[in-house]
Amino acid sequence: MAQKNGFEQEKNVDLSRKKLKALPENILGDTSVVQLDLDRNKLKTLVGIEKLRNLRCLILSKNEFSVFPQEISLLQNLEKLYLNQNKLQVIPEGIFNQLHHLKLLKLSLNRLQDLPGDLGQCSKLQYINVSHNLLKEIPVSFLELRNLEELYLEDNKLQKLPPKLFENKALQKFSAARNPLSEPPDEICAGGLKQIRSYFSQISTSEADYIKRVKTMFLGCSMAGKSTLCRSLKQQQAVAVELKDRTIGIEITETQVKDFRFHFWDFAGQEEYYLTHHVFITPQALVILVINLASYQIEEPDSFKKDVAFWINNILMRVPDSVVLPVGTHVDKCSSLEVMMAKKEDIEKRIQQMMKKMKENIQLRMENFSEKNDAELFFDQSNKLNSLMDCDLQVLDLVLIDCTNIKEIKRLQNRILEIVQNKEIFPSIEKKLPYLYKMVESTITDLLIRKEIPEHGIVPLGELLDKINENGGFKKLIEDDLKDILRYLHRIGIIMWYEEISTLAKTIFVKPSFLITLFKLIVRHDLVEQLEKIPKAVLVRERALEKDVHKWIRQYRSNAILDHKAVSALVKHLLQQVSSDGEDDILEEITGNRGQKGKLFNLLEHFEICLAMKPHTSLNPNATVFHPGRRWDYMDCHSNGAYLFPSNLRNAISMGIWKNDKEDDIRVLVYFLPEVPQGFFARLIIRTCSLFSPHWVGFQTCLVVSNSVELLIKEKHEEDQFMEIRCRRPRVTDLRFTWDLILAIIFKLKKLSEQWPGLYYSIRSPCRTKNCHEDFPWPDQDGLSDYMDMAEGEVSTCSEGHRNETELLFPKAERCRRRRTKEAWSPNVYNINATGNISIGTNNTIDVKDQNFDS
Ligand SMILES: Nc1nc2c(ncn2[C@@H]2O[C@H](COP(=O)(O)OP(=O)(O)OP(=O)(O)O)[C@@H](O)[C@H]2O)c(=O)[nH]1
Repeated sequence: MAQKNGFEQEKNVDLSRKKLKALPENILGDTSVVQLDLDRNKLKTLVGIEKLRNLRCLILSKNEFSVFPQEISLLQNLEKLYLNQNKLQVIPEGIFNQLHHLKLLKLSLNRLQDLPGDLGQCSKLQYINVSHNLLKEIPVSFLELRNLEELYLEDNKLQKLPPKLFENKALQKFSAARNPLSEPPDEICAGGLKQIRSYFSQISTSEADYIKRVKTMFLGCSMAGKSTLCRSLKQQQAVAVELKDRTIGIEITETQVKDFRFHFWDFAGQEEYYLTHHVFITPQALVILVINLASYQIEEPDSFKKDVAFWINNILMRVPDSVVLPVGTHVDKCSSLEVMMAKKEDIEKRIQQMMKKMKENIQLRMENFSEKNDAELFFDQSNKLNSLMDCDLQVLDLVLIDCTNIKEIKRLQNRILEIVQNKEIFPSIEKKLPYLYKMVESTITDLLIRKEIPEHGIVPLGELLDKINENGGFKKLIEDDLKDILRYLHRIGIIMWYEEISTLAKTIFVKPSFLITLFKLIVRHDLVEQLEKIPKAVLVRERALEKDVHKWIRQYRSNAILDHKAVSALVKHLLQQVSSDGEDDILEEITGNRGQKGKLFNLLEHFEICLAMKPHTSLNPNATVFHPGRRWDYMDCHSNGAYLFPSNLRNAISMGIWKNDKEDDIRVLVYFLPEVPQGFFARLIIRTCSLFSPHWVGFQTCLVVSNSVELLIKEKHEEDQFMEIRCRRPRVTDLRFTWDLILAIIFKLKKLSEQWPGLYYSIRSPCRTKNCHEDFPWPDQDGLSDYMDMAEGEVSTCSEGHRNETELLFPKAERCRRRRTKEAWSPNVYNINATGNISIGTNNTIDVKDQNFDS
């Protein structure tokens, strides 16, 4: 045994990814081992581990433990224990009271419902991660851990957090996201430790208020009867909605039923609006899926797809554990009772089949992975699939309704009440709030009624604070407390405050409906009509002529581009209609001026609805070309630029530049399950085009060019939903650069997909090496590191203060595991910093400093 200065030399042993089912005998005899890495093996037991009595760090992540290995209690020098991503259900008493030196405990991604009481005796514990388990309560033992600095509890079943936990001053990092919390409400928890501590301090010193609010989202196809239901439920009478009164964008209303405050969000059913819907589909809401039963056709499979499956899939991808109540309207228009009942039965049956099929698809993919020789390389994908398997989207029984009949509206209302009162379905609808929250909310409402805040509701943060302090009649509020309350109100949709957008950090939209009205100005099905309706007087103020309007319309129709002046005129016209006071200054704020972009565009860009055609960073220094149709030079448009709305494009790009696909093109395919979310492609394109110059965008296609390397991105809606990134097989000298470009797009895609937690995707690149027909499986989610390992690169992490930098080295060889070719190229270094910026250090440096990357 190695001796150093008379002491045994300490050893770190790496036995990760060895498919081990038992501990190797040779290692057990070596007491010099202080760190043992057994990550990604097939261990179920740890027989003999106690022999490694000097072990300080034991990594057992991603193994197959379903019973806690009791031998661990004998490792009394243990400081770090990683048991994440196993199948543990229980940890018995009598383990942790032996581990007096334990500082780190990672138990995430197991099936634990509780933790043993003796964990409290690990007085040195600084870090605990029990995310993605089944905890219903915070284990009391946590309250004894006075040195605990980091605690992660995401994705459990917690309803309450104990105030005492936050009295511990040592605690610096805490997260309990995605728990059904009511005390403090999860919208407060999302504000972080500071807001939680302030919440408990306010609760302890003043009265608390119990509030039952339900965000109710009405989704479904156009003309299904969403607005009719919304208005009838609110007005308690059968309201007939006229055809000209179609919903544009989203309409928000409020109504009180018994002790519940319902916030109705009526989403427009026309396709033009789908792009923005997902932004507002939020967790912990009741989704009412409205289906027009009269037009629903049993024999037409497309009818179910369009009226039901599409919506369920989109809800599932965005908020996987939603509660959906399908409501069948127009029953009075069904030819007979039998037809109506047959349709109900058909819809319910198909929903069940659809959910079953989805699980089967997931299962199949999981089996495919487990059968692979190198299954452990796909751990992250399997994990993602596992979490999708666990997701519990609840689709309730279909309710039939004739919206013209008030009795039936009342019956629906009772059914909704029944659902929201059911603790099994909505475990924590009642939220406990400090009294101050209620006071501030009602003061803001009051200020609006008394017109102390302008009708459009856009108010600077400082001014709002002053007005609340002048009018609130309670003790002086400090800015930090107001910010906490505004964050909460924003999260529940009462006001809107995008503090993450630097130009909007000091602007509060206290009337979300006005903000949505602004959106509606531009994202709407009848935009051309609206442009035609702009009065002459507004055009004159905008220094535009009628012939300019024709030009705007032409440009919009052919290229989905809106000139800045057109937007400005539309906003002016709107403000004239809704607001009587001081519109000029607010107009400039909204639409900008020569030097500044304006808040409306900050928002549209933040939500990736449009792409500013005037480049403003080094990312896109010469973005002079845009198609479809012909060469487009943004400078021709207007000195204030113009905006491209890719989702409004109807023509594919002319294939003149790309010509035809070729047999030996490099192809990267991205498969989506259950489908490509609405708006995903358009947003990916907006992100991608910010990297490349020049670019051409068309319907479901985008061509980008860099250093003469052409890359075509296509969305394909075939049976297998996928996207394709295609480029010409490059010359050897261009290989490295070409893959850099592809990887940059993959990074964009990976980041974007995080906004759809119920979405699964896999990336494959069919191998082009002679005699090899194997698809190269790309990792997704966090699996990039696996990929890098497999492809001869390496992954290293380093910390520099609070910035965590990850270096990903791109592969040296062609992506084929069976026959690695020798046409090697040297690895490139990708730096991704904490804000999500990537820079690729090659001779052809791409400096990716895209603000949208992490949004
Ligand atoms: N006879 C009958 N008519 C209904 C019923 N429900 C809705 N309607 C009518 O159907 C038409 C469309 O209803 P809306 O409520 O505007 O539909 P929507 O789903 O909001 O449509 P979008 O605004 O396009 O998304 C209106 O004329 C309603 O009066 C119903 O149960 N029976």
